[in-house]
Amino acid sequence: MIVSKNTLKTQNALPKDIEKSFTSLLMQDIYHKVLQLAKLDSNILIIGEIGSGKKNIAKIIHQNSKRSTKPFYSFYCVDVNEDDYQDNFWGHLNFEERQLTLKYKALEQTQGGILYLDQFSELSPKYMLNILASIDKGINQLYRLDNTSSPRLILSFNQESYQDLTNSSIWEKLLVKLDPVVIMLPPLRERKEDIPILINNFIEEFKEQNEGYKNLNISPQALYNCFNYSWPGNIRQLKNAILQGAILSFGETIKSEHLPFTMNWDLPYKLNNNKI
Ligand SMILES: Nc1ncnc2c1ncn2[C@@H]1O[C@H](COP(=O)(O)OP(=O)(O)OP(=O)(O)O)[C@@H](O)[C@H]1O
Repeated sequence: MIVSKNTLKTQNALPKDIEKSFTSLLMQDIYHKVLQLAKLDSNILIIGEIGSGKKNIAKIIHQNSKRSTKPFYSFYCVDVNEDDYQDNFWGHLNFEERQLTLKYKALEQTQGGILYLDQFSELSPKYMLNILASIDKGINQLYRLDNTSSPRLILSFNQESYQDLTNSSIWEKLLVKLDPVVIMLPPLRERKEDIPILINNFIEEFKEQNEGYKNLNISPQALYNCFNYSWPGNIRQLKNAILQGAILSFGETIKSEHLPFTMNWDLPYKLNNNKI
């Protein structure tokens, strides 16, 4: 099953904390579906651009699942070499200071909770196949604990790598072995209605964290600039831009000049000014 705007139907009200994160119907609909999925125990693939909130969705699934009292363990799949893979994913017996110690594996640390394979699409095909083969053998056998420790898997995929992966033979294997539900997360530029509410939430968050930011706000022009920017780094980039604005405005009114200069490149007024 693929969750996207086309597969969604009208649902009941969302929990308040989620409702106040988004105004776009697109995201509200996706969250309705995500909350339903959380209650099932299927494996999940979350596909989206960098910084678009994949991990945030995975945590919401965890919080609303029957595994919520067990750990949410995240394994970062970028730049994983043989040693990282052995030590941090599977773990092994280790001889340290004359003692044989057990290095805990990602799987054991998950303890039957949710194992989030962060940016799984960046993992070397060799390790991807190794994980899939292990699932084939029966994931329980990977445990030193008992078979109630099987994790629910949530895999995140970067949009670009995902497109490459769909053309490879691994993709078929992955679908067959994991039988996952796929969540397609839209980039921020396709749900611009969410930008003002996200900015507002970030400002409130920074106000709470810093006593000196009691008066923090954003000017209409800066808000307009944010609304018109394409945000290739999505929510993370937006958050960082507002943080920079908060710092450069000394916790007062964030103006356009306080936002990262790179944003100016695709602002309409800048392009017009550059015309001769
Ligand atoms: N709904 C939201 N409201 C507020 N902040 C959010 C929301 N979703 C994500 N964020 C923030 O945006 C940043 C990026 O989110 P997250 O790590 O979930 O994205 P990602 O898609 O998993 O990133 P990556 O592609 O790097 O793995 C984090 O700082 C996170 O706290």
